Amino acid sequence: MDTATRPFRSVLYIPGSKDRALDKARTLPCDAIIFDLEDAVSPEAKPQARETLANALKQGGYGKRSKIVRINALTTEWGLEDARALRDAGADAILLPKVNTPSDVDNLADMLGPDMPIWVMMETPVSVFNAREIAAHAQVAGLVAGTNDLTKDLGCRTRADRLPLMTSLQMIVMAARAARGVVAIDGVYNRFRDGEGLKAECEQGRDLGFDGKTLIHPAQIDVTNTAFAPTQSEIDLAQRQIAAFEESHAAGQGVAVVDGQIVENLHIVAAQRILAKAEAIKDMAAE
Ligand SMILES: CC(C)(COP(=O)(O)OP(=O)(O)OC[C@H]1O[C@@H](n2cnc3c(N)ncnc32)[C@H](O)[C@@H]1OP(=O)(O)O)[C@@H](O)C(=O)NCCC(=O)NCCSC(=O)C[C@H](O)C(=O)O
Ligand SMILES: [Mg+2]
Repeated sequence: MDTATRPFRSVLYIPGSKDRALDKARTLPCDAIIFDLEDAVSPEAKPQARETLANALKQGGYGKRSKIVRINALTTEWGLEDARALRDAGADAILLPKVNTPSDVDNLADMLGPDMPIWVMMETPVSVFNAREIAAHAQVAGLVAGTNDLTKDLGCRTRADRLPLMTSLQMIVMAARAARGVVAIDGVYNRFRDGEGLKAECEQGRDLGFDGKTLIHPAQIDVTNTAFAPTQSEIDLAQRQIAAFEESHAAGQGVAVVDGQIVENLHIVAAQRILAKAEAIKDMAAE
């Protein structure tokens, strides 16, 4: 699941038990959906939610949005049955919560077979220490920061600047990038009616290198899509850098200068990535 070909700016959690929300998601402008059987569903509702979700996925209608199913941990009474019931329902990936080590991923991979991509909730201190090995697992295609569980387990304060979580967030992004091709998604912003606070947290996550942010409410989608998309001035600069570099190259030069700044081969790679992302977003919007 390469972010150059598939955007993951807005990744909306939807409780697998809520018919209305499952239906509404078919029209929401999010890039991906996490259909949740874990924390958003009460223990007594879990068996029914499993069935409701499998039916919704089989019915389809989610368009180009990536469909990711979060099952319960395999150490719970529900996890194994979730995996069995959902593995052939048409999801693009299965998301495993409360992972600590790569062997937790192995257990799920054994059960799903080699063709189903696995995403991992990074939400325990042990998982953060093992981030590199987890991301390097052959079947892992995405890491999702579980900032609520991390905050609980670290015993840290919730701060607007997320300073107590910074090491964990950076280790998650580094692990995804070291593994190459692994998507990195930031945690949720709990105050879902606070658009300004969400915008600031999206911009922080984007600046750290995340591909997108997990969301809990549809009202959070537009702000997030804007924050994680390249701006028009970034696109213009990327185009000018590529044109200037090609011109310099044709003249036998190894570098170019644009807006007073040097442009080398590595800047061209970054510029091409910006243009590919802009194209992928345009493609996502075209139904
Ligand atoms: C947070 C909510 C409980 C709020 O629900 P509600 O008060 O019903 O919201 P609204 O009345 O404003 O809803 C307006 C309409 O939007 C639909 N809706 C609401 N939420 C969603 C959603 N997530 N996806 C799709 N559609 C949604 C409502 O159905 C209304 O529709 P309509 O009636 O047609 O107008 C609620 O938003 C919610 O349950 N959110 C998801 C919570 C969740 O998934 N939590 C678990 C994931 S977060 C997590 O686990 C963190 C992680 O593990 C960690 O450790 O950090
Ligand atoms: Mg969690």
